[in-house]
Amino acid sequence: MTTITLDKTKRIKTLNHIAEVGLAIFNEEDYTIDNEANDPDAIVVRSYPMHNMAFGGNLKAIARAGAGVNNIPVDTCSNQGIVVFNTPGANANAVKELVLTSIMASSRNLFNGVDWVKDLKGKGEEVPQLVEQGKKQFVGREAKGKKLGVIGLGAIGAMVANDALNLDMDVIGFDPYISVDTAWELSRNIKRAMSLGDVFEQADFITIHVPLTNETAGMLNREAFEQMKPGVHILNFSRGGLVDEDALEVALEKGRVGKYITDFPNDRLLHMENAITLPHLGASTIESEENCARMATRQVRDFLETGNIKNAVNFPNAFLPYTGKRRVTVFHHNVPNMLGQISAIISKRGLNIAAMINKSRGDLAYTMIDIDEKVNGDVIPGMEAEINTIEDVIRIRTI
Ligand SMILES: NC(=O)c1ccc[n+]([C@@H]2O[C@H](COP(=O)([O-])OP(=O)(O)OC[C@H]3O[C@@H](n4cnc5c(N)ncnc54)[C@H](O)[C@@H]3O)[C@@H](O)[C@H]2O)c1
Ligand SMILES: O=C(O)CC[C@@H](O)C(=O)O
Repeated sequence: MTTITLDKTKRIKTLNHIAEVGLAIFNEEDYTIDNEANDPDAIVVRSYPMHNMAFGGNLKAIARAGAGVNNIPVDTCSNQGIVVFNTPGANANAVKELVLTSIMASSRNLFNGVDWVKDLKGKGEEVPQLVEQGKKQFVGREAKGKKLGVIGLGAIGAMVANDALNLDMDVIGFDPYISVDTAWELSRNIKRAMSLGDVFEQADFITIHVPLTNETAGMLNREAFEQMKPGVHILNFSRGGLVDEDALEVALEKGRVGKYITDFPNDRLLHMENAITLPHLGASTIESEENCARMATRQVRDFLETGNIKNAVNFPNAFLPYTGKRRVTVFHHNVPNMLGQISAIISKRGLNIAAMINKSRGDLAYTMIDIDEKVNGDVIPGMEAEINTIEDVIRIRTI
């Protein structure tokens, strides 16, 4: 259990390039961007691997300027009362555009064709004729009329599915956990797969848009490849770990999988013929980097200044209008009578509670309590210490 009282100047550390428009949200009077800080108030990150990092007692938030949080030790953060944010949907359009581009580029053999033409360098005036002679090896197929299977209909998958219809593709989607909001966004012309097998058996192109978790790791494995239509093109712009690469290698060799297009290269994939590897470019557009940075930094700033939580992946979202009064924020486990115990400790100091909110998410919960009148600052340390003695309190912060 840790007790923290907010400093005047908050330090923010970045572990990857974060767009300037986002960092500018941390106003200079109250924040310092300090990438050398040992124990910052918050970290803003993209894909930097954080699993081996130790977190200081001052760290309150980690914001992932992006969607996937598999580079962050989320459980460790939860146990330390560190909120992990991401930026849902902020880079979805960028990924969607690259997925659709890759469907076209792979089915038209664009990547191989471009490489082949480059090799004609130095052939002088023969080049045009060599091109006409050689182009037959790159004859492709059109996307129109082909079936696209979309696994995971979240921010990216739903956009890909909807826009593929505009390319005259048939679309079948699978997502057993689809959110109500996303379901409303989906065209009714998208067919609903009742199982992964439905997608595997029917699709000419399969694109996967799920997070990498214990459940989804290796989702595309030998059994999956064996159910697929021979020559299927697979697009993986989500995470490398979703695909069993031993099985993929065999499937590519046998032509079971025609092409594997991924944003997550490794040395092994570079040796596989018909594996097309891009340098993790899905979210690399100016627009997307700015959207993600803005959303991430706004969420961090709001949390540090008001305690309100939006788009956390470990703690519940919680919003209580901030009036500038003293606010006690408590991270705790989701157990009975927590509110009663916390409010008793506040009340016995003669402090009146003006507003409160308590939200839970699985085993975790978060409580914010506003105190009505001016509080003598001397009361805070004792009150925090006493709240910290409650079993199941993880962390307390008074703003
Ligand atoms: N290449 C890139 O630059 C890039 C950019 C953004 C996101 N990503 C990756 O793409 C993933 C998806 O991003 P998003 O913004 O669409 O996330 P999202 O959270 O909006 O959508 C994920 C969807 O996957 C579904 N899902 C979860 N488990 C599933 C399962 N077992 N079977 C089927 N569906 C399942 C969820 O219900 C949800 O609808 C991210 O987690 C990240 O790893 C990559
Ligand atoms: O930050 C990036 O460039 C990649 C982001 C992407 O992998 C994500 O999960 O949002």
